[in-house]
Amino acid sequence: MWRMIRVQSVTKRYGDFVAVDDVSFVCRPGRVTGFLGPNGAGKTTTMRVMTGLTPATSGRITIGGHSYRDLPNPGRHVGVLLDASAQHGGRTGREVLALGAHLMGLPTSRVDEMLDLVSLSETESRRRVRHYSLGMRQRLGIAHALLGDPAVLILDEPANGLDPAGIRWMRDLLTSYADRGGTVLLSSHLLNEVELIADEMVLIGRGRIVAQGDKRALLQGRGTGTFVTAVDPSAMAAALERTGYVTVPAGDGFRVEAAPVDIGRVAAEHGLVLSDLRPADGGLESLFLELTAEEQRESFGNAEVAA
Ligand SMILES: Nc1ncnc2c1ncn2[C@@H]1O[C@H](COP(=O)(O)OP(=O)(O)OP(=O)(O)O)[C@@H](O)[C@H]1O
Repeated sequence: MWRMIRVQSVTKRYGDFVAVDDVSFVCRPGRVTGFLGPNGAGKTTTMRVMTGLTPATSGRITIGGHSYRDLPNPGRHVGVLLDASAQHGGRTGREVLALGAHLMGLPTSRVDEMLDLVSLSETESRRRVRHYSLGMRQRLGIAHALLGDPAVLILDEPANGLDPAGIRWMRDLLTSYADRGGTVLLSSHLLNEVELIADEMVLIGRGRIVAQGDKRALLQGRGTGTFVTAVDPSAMAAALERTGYVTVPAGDGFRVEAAPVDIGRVAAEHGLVLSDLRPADGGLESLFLELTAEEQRESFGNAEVAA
């Protein structure tokens, strides 16, 4: 399948540090695949390997059976948005697209079509990119990725900086692109964004894939137990542990296999104040919160020091 992205056992090491650890997944035509993971999980690194910007330590990524670097005129096959801020700030948006069109051998009429598609006005297109808002840069980056009418799109955090209307616009754009048979891979560190846009999900944490598959199947996943946060979450978790429950850190609280009433009882016995108590919903959300728990715990620590 010439539109398929196939990631095969990719590992990327920086010295002793393993940024991407034996990662495998595929992105299929007609589907939007969301690549989801907390900051530093290895999403950008994987996408850089995918687009030939960084060599893998081992493993291979092919797009339609070829390495990106072996594609002739790659922009005609694969649209890439890796870092929307990387555009030359001194050029206008129109110049950025005109240069891209020239390099890909496309007519300049394509520039206006793309500006139109991403809703950058005539005036905005003549402004220098350094004066663009982040959202405008993302729109320009998406226009640039789509210039060559590629069959495959690889977008790193494309929703970054877009307002809710912008996110909805992007979702419609990518959905219709996939409906026409395109392959889309987009990364995000925000579950809600990916949940809205993707058909398939690949979850990565600390360089390893922790879950992947059809979004609906994953969201129906394994959500059990109760999600708990408290004014003093560590004390609350400790009290439950002493009562014989097992707690698993999740977001700014933890998940526990216990009924809300039993958690309430333990809180009352220990004079602790609960601030949130609800069914641990989608398996994906709890999995994602568990993945990100460490960073959140660090922010607790800081808050305690500050107080
Ligand atoms: N050139 C490099 N040298 C050393 N370490 C690197 C290099 N590039 C990335 N890393 C490390 O690899 C890990 C993965 O980074 P990466 O940018 O792929 O994460 P990410 O999932 O895209 O995160 P974010 O959501 O923050 O963009 C991080 O710990 C990062 O510090």
